[in-house]
Amino acid sequence: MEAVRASAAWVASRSSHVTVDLQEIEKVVDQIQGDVPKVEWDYEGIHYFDNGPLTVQYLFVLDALNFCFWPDKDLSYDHLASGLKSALEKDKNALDSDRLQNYTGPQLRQLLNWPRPLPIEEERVRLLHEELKRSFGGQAANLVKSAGNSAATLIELITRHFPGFRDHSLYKGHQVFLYKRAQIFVADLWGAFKGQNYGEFHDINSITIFADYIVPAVLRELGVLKYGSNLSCSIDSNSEIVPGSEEEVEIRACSIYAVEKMRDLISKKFGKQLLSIDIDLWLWSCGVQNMALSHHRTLSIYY
Ligand SMILES: Nc1nc2c(c(CN[C@H]3C=C[C@H](O)[C@@H]3O)cn2[C@@H]2O[C@H](COP(=O)(O)O)[C@@H](O)[C@H]2O)c(=O)[nH]1
Repeated sequence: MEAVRASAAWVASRSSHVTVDLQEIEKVVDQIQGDVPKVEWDYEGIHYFDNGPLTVQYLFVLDALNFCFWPDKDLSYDHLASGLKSALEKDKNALDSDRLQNYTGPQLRQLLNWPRPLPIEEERVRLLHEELKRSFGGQAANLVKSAGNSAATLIELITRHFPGFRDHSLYKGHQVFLYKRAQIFVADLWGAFKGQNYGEFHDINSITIFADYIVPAVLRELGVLKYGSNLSCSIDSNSEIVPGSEEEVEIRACSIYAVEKMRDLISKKFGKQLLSIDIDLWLWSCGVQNMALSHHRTLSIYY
């Protein structure tokens, strides 16, 4: 994903609220001796998996809705992943495209077994209604097959056909591509199918980390990201950060840039070629275990 990598670097070189500390990156790299602890996909045991096209459909719906859990302090990604899993276990047709086209907010809540309105619920419903049916015969597996085992092509196809996945922003007049949910869909396929079948991508090393609200908080805790005092105060006091603001774009883009720098350094110093996916999952899993971390709060359908 050259566009993501290049635009993240562009933001990092002009950033004023967030700084990437290269010395701290070096310290982290030395501490881990150039290798990140391996975290297995679905280490939590919350995802649906049957080794076939229904898993692809599940992952597509999961990542169509994989954003903004924090406004409800009891809701988390786990509820979404396990809620969709049990819906499928009860009814194998629950995620068929003709059903997806018609879900209402209350029906989605019921599907996820969630007792009250979901954050940005109308948007979640609208995204479920997006045009899978028209474009790929209703099957996410067809979308994946059309990509010919290329992660970059799959991301291009998703962002071309599904507007909700076009995670980008304007920063100082430039278009910045972040593509969190599109990239995480590829990573989920790769992780679930262990690089085989629907998860086989010859260019899996081209994807970057997934700029959400957890990974930046971990990078900040590690000292790799430094925030200016106004931004630090806003985050530590749980104030909302405006979507599309310089602060928000810098937090996300600098996170991507910092991990790409980490990869480069690991390659130079230790001769190891790590995937951003592996670094991401390690950082993310540390972040979700640390309840005390303050993260930035932005209302967004992108992450
Ligand atoms: N960077 C990154 N962000 C990720 C994930 C995942 C889950 N990936 C699955 C893949 C393998 C494992 O088995 C995981 O289960 C969710 N998120 C984001 O976190 C936030 C939710 O946080 P909280 O509100 O505390 O639940 C929200 O923005 C969500 O989009 C990831 O891997 N990387």
